[in-house]
Amino acid sequence: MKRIKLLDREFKLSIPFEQIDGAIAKIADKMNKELSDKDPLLVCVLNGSFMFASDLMRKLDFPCQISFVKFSSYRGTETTGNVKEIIGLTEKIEGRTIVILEDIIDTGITIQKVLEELSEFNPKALKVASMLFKPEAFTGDIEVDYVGIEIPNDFIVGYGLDYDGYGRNLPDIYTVVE
Ligand SMILES: O=P(O)(O)OC[C@H]1O[C@H](OP(=O)(O)OP(=O)(O)O)[C@H](O)[C@@H]1O
Ligand code: HPA
Repeated sequence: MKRIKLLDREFKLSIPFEQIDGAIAKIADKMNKELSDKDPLLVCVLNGSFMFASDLMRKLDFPCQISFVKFSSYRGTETTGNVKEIIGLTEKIEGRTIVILEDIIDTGITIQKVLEELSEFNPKALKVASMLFKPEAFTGDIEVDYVGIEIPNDFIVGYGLDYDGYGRNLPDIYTVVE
């Protein structure tokens, strides 16, 4: 199995791009059925979700818009448990169907914060799509409407996800070797 090194850590290939792409196609199919008459605003949570948002949006066949927010909580391989908003939204949220796009829901702290912030603006509906989901790490109580792939509770990089800023450019996903 292919191995790579980023900074001081070794990682092994765990999810090839073909599998990622297939999971995104399934999310897109579901959205094409459920959201085609909703004129949704996709809200991409930066940085990690840029690749997922870009690949997903190309597979959507209905009118939709996208905007970007940046929250951050991770340093190295650990969550700081403290989510801060860095870049806010400029689009009108009130009365609209909002679909939050995340690369990963891990502990769930970030998505909880994003949902809290966005619900303040009275959207018509607030939906969540995450490329990856770690059920063993998740401590939240929200429903994730669109999930790509459920993964074990190990630190991963690639396809937008980073280890201290590195590895986002990898097309496949790699798991840390302990
Ligand atoms: O469910 P959680 O435990 O909160 O983890 C998920 C969040 O962590 C990552 O963001 P990060 O804060 O690392 O910022 P980044 O996207 O800029 O890498 C990821 O993009 C999610 O937003
Ligand atoms: O496993 C992960 N890898 C990179 N970033 C993350 N943010 C939450 N979980 C992770």
